Amino acid sequence: MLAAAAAMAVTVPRAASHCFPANTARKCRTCWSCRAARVEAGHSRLEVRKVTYRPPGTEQNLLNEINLSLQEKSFGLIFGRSGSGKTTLLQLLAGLSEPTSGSICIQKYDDTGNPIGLPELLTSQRVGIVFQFPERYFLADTVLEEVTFGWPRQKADLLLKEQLALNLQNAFNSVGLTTISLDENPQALSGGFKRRLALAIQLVQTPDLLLLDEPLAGLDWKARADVVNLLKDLKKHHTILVVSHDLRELYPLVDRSWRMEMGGSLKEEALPV
Ligand SMILES: Nc1ncnc2c1ncn2[C@@H]1O[C@H](COP(=O)(O)OP(=O)(O)OP(=O)(O)O)[C@@H](O)[C@H]1O
Repeated sequence: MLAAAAAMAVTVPRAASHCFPANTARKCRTCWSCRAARVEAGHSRLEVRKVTYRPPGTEQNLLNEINLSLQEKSFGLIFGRSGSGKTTLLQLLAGLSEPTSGSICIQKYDDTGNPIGLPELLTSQRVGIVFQFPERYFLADTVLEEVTFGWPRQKADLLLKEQLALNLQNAFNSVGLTTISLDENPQALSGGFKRRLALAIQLVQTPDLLLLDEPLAGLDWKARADVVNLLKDLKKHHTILVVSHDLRELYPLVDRSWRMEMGGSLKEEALPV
């Protein structure tokens, strides 16, 4: 899990996933302007449909017929007891493991609420995930190296690199990291700024869905308030799904919430705060 988290934090989209296939909008998903142009009338939703998960070689389901629907540019929160399966669900959404049955997709709807076309499978390239304590997986000596760690090195990828550099500027702007030097050691940043950096690393890839596992864990009160304010800003432009025990602090941001029951079933429920 630690290795997967480190790898995930620096993954760049494969060239093949840079553009949509010919039968879709044929727009680049890496570039912020193309993504903005993709937003048409109506809206799209993340839809988890009857997802069950049983780890290979085991006898017991960790997740049972999970259903969840989250509109774009909204903030969803999953809460529940330790060991109920919240992180397992995030891992499925991030494409780190495959559901045993059911599907995870993005469905577009028109203004009257009717689905437009077929649902698109949510691939891992469309998801950014920030694991619990992301700063533990920082690998590089400078902020710049940390962000560009997984970027393509070949000349042929020059265009992609240029696009990523532009995205980097946008990502740093959106998480308020413009005041730090790119030469700074990531480990020397404050707790709140480390979390900002972890978010920026994911935002560079312009994900359709941002998953956060316990984003406030381990931070002091000032950094927690800082991250809550940042998430409030980010939800204006991003679809965010969070797993957390910090219900009171995140409550003002939450559009929809679900309780994960022990045994891996999910039900929509208002936050108990
Ligand atoms: N590959 C696996 N094989 C068997 N059991 C697993 C596997 N992965 C996770 N589990 C078990 O599944 C249960 C759910 O774990 P998970 O980490 O998803 O819970 P959680 O709700 O996120 O807990 P926490 O709030 O403590 O992070 C736990 O009992 C865990 O030990």
